[in-house]
Amino acid sequence: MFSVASSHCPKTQSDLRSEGWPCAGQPPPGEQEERQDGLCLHDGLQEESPVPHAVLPAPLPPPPQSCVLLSGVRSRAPDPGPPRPPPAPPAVAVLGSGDFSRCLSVRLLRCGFSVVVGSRQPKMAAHAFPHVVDVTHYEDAVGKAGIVFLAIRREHYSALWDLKHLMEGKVVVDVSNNRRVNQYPESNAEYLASLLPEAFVVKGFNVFICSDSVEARLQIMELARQLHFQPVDMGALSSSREIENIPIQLFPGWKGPVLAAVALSIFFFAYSFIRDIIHPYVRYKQSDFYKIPIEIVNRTLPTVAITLLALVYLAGQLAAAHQLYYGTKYKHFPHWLEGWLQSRKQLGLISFFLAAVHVLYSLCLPLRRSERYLLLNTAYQQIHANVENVWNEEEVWRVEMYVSFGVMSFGLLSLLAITSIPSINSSLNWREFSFIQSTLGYVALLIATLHGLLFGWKRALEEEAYRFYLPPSFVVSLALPVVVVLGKALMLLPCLACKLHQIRKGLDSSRHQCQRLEPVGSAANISPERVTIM
Ligand SMILES: NC(=O)C1=CN([C@@H]2O[C@H](COP(=O)(O)OP(=O)(O)OC[C@H]3O[C@@H](n4cnc5c(N)ncnc54)[C@H](OP(=O)(O)O)[C@@H]3O)[C@@H](O)[C@H]2O)C=CC1
Ligand SMILES: [Fe+3]
Repeated sequence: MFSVASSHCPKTQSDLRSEGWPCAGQPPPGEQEERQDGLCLHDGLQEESPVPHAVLPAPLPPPPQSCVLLSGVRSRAPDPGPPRPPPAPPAVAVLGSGDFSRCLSVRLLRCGFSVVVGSRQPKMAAHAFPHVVDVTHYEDAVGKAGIVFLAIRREHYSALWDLKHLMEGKVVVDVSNNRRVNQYPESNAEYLASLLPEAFVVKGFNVFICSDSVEARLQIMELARQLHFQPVDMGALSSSREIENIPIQLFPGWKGPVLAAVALSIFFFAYSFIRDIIHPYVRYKQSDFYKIPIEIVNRTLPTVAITLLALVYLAGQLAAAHQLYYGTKYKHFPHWLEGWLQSRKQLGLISFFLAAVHVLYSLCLPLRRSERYLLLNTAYQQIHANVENVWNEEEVWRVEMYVSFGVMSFGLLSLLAITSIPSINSSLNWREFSFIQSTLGYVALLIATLHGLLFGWKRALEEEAYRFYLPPSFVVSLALPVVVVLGKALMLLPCLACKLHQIRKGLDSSRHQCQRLEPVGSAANISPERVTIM
């Protein structure tokens, strides 16, 4: 279902394999493709922490011998012969002695590089670094290394003007982040490139990397890999603006799902308000406004939750229909569907959250004073009418089943939510993951739909339930889940299931000329593989 923002690149990669709520285990060969477009924003170096120790990288295993090659080509096993002394590790310069510089220096050291730090006051700065780090003046540091990291802020880049001649032919890495989206007219990296025209400027480092020099870009990507990051090639330096904006975006993947949840909440709240409060007031002058804080809210929560859950699986069904129609898995989905598929994790998590709040509200219902008065009034009327036993077998069974289905569907939703936590879903293999996220996800939707049907029971057929000609809210909220459940049943028909299986195995019966999806750095395209299991 819903895997939360990951601190590890491989995990965010797994977000893209999926079915119901994307993420998880390794797909079997020929079943799934790997795509990498994760945002590893919490990978230590990416964070702007004022506390240096908080971002110090964890101890790393010693690098393999081939690790120190920066050319991108790993060394072959050496010919057997007399042991030779290990080659001197390449020096990497880091200009600036702040938090980022300290984190990066330690990480470089642990991976076998020698580090030379440039500082305006090397003597004062030296005590903040391990003794093996050469802390010296900027000029000296640049002269000693082929790769220069800038661990200084953009506002101070003008100081590099004096080092322009020393930077000629060097690979200069700009790791700076901004404080606001599009803070400056040009990106920091492009500004740097204009200051140092003879240097090969590379933007980014631990995740997204771009540069106009392909060689410099590959070199820094290899270096990032050697530091145990998983870099993503973002192409030319013009992508630097996008890269600089990534860390300061506020939940970009959540915008659509949250808007959908808010819009649905407003709709269902207004719907219940009109039917359950305005209608009795207009018709019978009965004031039921006390129902707003709990009853109406608690009616809105499950309706939105089940609609969002249905939307999670509807996206997969539409994708499957697209594949069946074109007879291939290699045709791009329309943009709106791609966006929808990518939002399933968030839709699922919001659905789980709303369902959890619905459970809490439901548990609180008997605590209300209104409930107590209503119960006493009913008891009094019963006594008045001299009715001793009001036991209604059908009602008893309905409510028992209704509560039981509610608990079961919430239990399954919780399971889906838990398995979307990166550390847990990485412990599942592909089949386990798809069983939970797809099969159990559909079971959760089915049980939640039954829970809603049992809640409404015969009211959908009663004339007085149609207030202002509006059907009860459970009828409206269950329309989409019922369609999705029936859609799933349709997809399970052998003729459709077999065809879909073949398409997803790569047997292309395409009637249309299609463009094959290539795995590229941008997160814009999704592999159609993600909808392998319905
Ligand atoms: N990509 C990523 O993951 C991350 C990138 N960053 C980026 O790294 C850069 C450095 O960040 P951080 O280490 O937190 O910043 P700090 O403020 O801690 O350090 C900046 C360093 O710049 C040097 N400097 C050079 N000129 C000046 C000047 N005129 N005034 C003040 N300092 C100057 C100083 O070193 P000295 O006194 O020795 O010269 C200072 O220590 C920033 O651009 C930041 O955005 C930060 C965190 C994560
Ligand atoms: Fe309920």
